[in-house]
Amino acid sequence: MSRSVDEHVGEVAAAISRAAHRRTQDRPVERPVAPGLVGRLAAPAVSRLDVPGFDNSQMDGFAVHAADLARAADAPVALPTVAHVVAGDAAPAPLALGTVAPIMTGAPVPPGADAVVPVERTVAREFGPVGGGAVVEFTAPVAPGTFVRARGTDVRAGEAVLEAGAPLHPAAVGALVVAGVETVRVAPALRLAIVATGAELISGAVPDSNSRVLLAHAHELGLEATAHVVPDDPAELEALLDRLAPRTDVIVTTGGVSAGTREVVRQVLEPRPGAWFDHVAVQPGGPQGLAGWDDGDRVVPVVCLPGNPVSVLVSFELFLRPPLARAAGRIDQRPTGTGPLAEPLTSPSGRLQVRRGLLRSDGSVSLVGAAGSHLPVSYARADLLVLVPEDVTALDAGDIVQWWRIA
Ligand SMILES: Nc1nc2c(c(=O)[nH]1)N[C@H]1C(S)=C(S)[C@@H](COP(=O)(O)OP(=O)(O)OC[C@H]3O[C@@H](n4cnc5c(N)ncnc54)[C@H](O)[C@@H]3O)O[C@H]1N2
Ligand code: MOO
Repeated sequence: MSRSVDEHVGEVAAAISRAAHRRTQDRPVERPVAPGLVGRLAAPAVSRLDVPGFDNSQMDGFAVHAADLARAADAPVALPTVAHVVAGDAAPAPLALGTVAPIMTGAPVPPGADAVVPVERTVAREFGPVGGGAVVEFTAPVAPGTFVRARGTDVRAGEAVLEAGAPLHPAAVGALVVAGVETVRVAPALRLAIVATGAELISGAVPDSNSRVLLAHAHELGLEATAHVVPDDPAELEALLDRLAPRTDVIVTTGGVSAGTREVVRQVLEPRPGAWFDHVAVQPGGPQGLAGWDDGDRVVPVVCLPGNPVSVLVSFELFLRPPLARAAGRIDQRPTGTGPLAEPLTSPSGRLQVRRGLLRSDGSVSLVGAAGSHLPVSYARADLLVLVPEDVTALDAGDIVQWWRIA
């Protein structure tokens, strides 16, 4: 039976989420904390350091004893400076009562000082000589703790920086570095196998762009992926699936799912238990399949995309990218928005039409290329997918459309 887009989104997501869950049971891998770290933590990452590592100043100003400024509300209080303290100073001398230390942002607060007064809140707004010896006038009291970034307020040594399951995005890498964590245990990445089908790919009559596109997407998400090509030969496809299944979590095929005489994916997979092949109410990307390949131990989901290059790109965005991104600990939803169409369009009734577009500086949306699924160059020139709902068959210039930002 044919499916709505939402139904197929749900079915593919469920299959991938089961595969992803199964993969998290596999042995974690130890990875150095470095740019390029991806996936999710398999175990809590424990901080080796207090963050911040020492009490330090939030402002360029003067480290003071708050008690010394208590009377500044009545009349200015003048206090002598000691040597400047700058970021990178290891251990500043304790601050004697009745003195203030010029201090720069990030520099360690001297022992004894309990507040910082920004330089612009003093009368002369000057630091004086580096070695000290100036006199600074303060005109207001200051509460203890003001503009002091206290040691360990972000995380303390021994506490978890991030819990198991946390996504390793750029901020996580920064947090691990600042907490002195050098290696982490990472849940193993989902392993994708991409299988492009078609005699025309083997002969070279048509370059195999689909598997390159899917491989590039997989790499961008930090997934492990391999790409394979088979001709329209059921025995060859079966042999490949047998080889791939034991070392793969999700298989994605392209081509061979429509109504012709040489639909190798459909021929091999449709008879399998639980397999579904039919139309989804979307254009492009209508003919789709979802099946499983039993390796004797577990059933590996096989997501079967149609062969047309734009159908693959759109199907990936609608059905595959969201659950794969979730499994990889990435943001699963593309940025979305709405804007007025710059030109009219028509759309098939009863199907979500996905067109390619460009967001213009005035917020309007122009179309790139025609609706056909054989125009991958137009797709690559676009930065939006433009979504025309199932029940809409025509739109005028100025009508509001929803878009997903893809580039
Ligand atoms: N009688 C019908 N014919 C078709 C229907 C239908 O409902 N009834 N649906 C059409 C739609 S829509 C699509 S989409 C395609 C899907 O066909 P297949 O999945 O079987 O794909 P193929 O026939 O193998 O290839 C289609 C097209 O794409 C090119 N291709 C295939 N693989 C690659 C690749 N790896 N890289 C680049 N290009 C590739 C292939 O050469 C064909 O031109 O069916 C319609 N027909
Ligand atoms: O549904 Mo097909 O993907 O338009 O060419």
